[in-house]
Amino acid sequence: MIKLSDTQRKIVEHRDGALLVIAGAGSGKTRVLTERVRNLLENKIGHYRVLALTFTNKAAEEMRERLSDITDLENKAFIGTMHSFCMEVVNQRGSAIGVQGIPHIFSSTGDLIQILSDVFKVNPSLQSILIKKEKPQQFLGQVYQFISEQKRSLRSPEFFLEKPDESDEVNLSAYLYRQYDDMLRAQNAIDFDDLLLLTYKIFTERPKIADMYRRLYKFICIDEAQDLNFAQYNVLKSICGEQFKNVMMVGDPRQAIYGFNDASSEFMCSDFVKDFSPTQIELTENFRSSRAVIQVAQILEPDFQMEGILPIQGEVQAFCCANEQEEAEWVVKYLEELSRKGHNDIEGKVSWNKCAILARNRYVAKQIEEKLSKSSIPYYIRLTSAQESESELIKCFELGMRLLINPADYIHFQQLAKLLNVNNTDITLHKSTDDGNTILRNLYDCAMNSNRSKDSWHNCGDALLSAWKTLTDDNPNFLKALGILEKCAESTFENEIQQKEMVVNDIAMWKQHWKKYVSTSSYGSRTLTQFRNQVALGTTQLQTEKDAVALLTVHTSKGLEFDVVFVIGMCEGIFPDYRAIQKQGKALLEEQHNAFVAVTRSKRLLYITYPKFRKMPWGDIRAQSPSRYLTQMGIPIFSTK
Ligand SMILES: Nc1ncnc2c1ncn2[C@@H]1O[C@H](COP(=O)(O)OP(=O)(O)OP(=O)(O)O)[C@@H](O)[C@H]1O
Repeated sequence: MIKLSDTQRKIVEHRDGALLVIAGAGSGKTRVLTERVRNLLENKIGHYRVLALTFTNKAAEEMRERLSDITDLENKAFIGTMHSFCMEVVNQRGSAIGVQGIPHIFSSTGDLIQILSDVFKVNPSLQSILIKKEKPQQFLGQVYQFISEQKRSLRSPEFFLEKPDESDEVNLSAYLYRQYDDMLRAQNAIDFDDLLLLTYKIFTERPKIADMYRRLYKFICIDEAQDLNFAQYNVLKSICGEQFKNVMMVGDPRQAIYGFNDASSEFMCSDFVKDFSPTQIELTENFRSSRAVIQVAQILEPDFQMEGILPIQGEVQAFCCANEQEEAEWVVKYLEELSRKGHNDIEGKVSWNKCAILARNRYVAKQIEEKLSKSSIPYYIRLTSAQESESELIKCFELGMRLLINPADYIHFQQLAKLLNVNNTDITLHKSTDDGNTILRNLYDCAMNSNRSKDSWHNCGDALLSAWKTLTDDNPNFLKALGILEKCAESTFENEIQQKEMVVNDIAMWKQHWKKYVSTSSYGSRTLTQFRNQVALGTTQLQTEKDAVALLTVHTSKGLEFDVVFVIGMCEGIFPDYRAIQKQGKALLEEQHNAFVAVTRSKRLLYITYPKFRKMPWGDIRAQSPSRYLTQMGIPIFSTK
């Protein structure tokens, strides 16, 4: 039986009615949430499922793992992100609001802006508007932002007028929203914002469906509720209707760091309280961090008052290095030393998986990534949630895979044609009535007539065709396809080591995606479409590695904990980010939350570093001053020289 404090037990044993748990970092939120789901599944009689919504796939995976001893867990609970849940609803009930079949997720912003650009291309009067713009690409980006904002505010295109008014920017954007959506649907596609918008429409326009879901899921539990945004909160409300109150929210307003995504802790702290009148419980013990870590965390967030604190002292130190290279070198050396010598505050060996390096954003992590790759330290990177193929061969394979399952996908058809050097006139040969294999065969023939045929791509083209042939939507022999490409890369790029390495790495990544998909889906139910959508949702991504140091951004570190944490690049302009410094107000407050999240990932030792001089993106070398958070925390700063 897992250990629980009295307050934690009260939460776990809570039955009917809404419940709000406000809890500090390391107070056991994840633990109570998981144990409550277990308690509901094991002790409450009746036929129902529990809907457990997590903020990340990693958190969902962790919860599933902790509950894996419950027989038939998959059929008793849905554990996943809000987006994954919405995908399931749209797949199962989308037809009620006119969504045909299983839609394909277009997740890259680049692809979506390309859709917008195509809207202009097919409409001559619109094209003249775009030509007049001084910076057309920037304009497209702005329109895309507008569309995304409308969707996140749950406003469908039907809200807007049908005719464009060139003189009125808002009206024009609204018109473009309709066109963009039509073009997306014509390609059987949806974007991420649609997942929430369509689910909301299903539940509000078809109340009987919402009612069915309420009967199916008797309890809803939501993790990291401080990061809910308007659309997510309203989707939740739309499932619940007027009567359903069995909703539990768990969160920490001090860890709200998704303001850029319209998230606000007000939905949890204020709207939820008003709409659901929940029982409120606070968790005020800290089971994670050493005294030294708690002390600096409390300086960053003075109202982070913890009753129980661990008896371990731990340490927090700051270091100033000459520049980013030396900063990276210093971190690598320090890690090696800790691993060799161990530390009194850490039981047993300081193994690599007990350590993490955190950066405010992915660019700051570049130097350290390079140094780690040259060291003997095993590491894994989680800097963004998306993973993309690097090699042209696997990029082509991936695009072809999209066409096989969705021949109407013109965006990725164009991208594949470009990669294969197929000229523009041949691109017009695309017919959405053709099946995927015919489209790919035609493209291949055109590519063979172009420059591609002269180089090593002749070989690759044949391999791609055979690989695609092994993939039918309902019986995809994915590993066989990758095997064909692996063989092709070995012979084709025998003397091009870098090319070969890129292909090998990409294949390893795709094998990993497939393995994960296979482990979470049942034999006979697997389809290529479902696989592709799961990849887009991030559920097939490798989350952690057994014995390796984690290199993370603050956002991807959320919910995780490590004995040893290094926070690098702690200077003004990076942490806090210069844009937040310019904006002040909410943006700056969120940076403080980011700093709080970063330091509270540490269980024992926390090392904060920054470079005295830094190369700016435009090439200048600039002197740096320590982050205001370092100064605020009052940690003495040592020089590494
Ligand atoms: N009652 C308890 N007794 C001992 N250890 C506990 C107890 N509750 C939680 N812990 C441990 O404390 C640590 C923090 O718990 P958990 O990750 O659930 O916190 P959290 O509130 O979700 O943190 P954060 O919001 O900062 O991610 C974990 O290592 C967990 O195993």
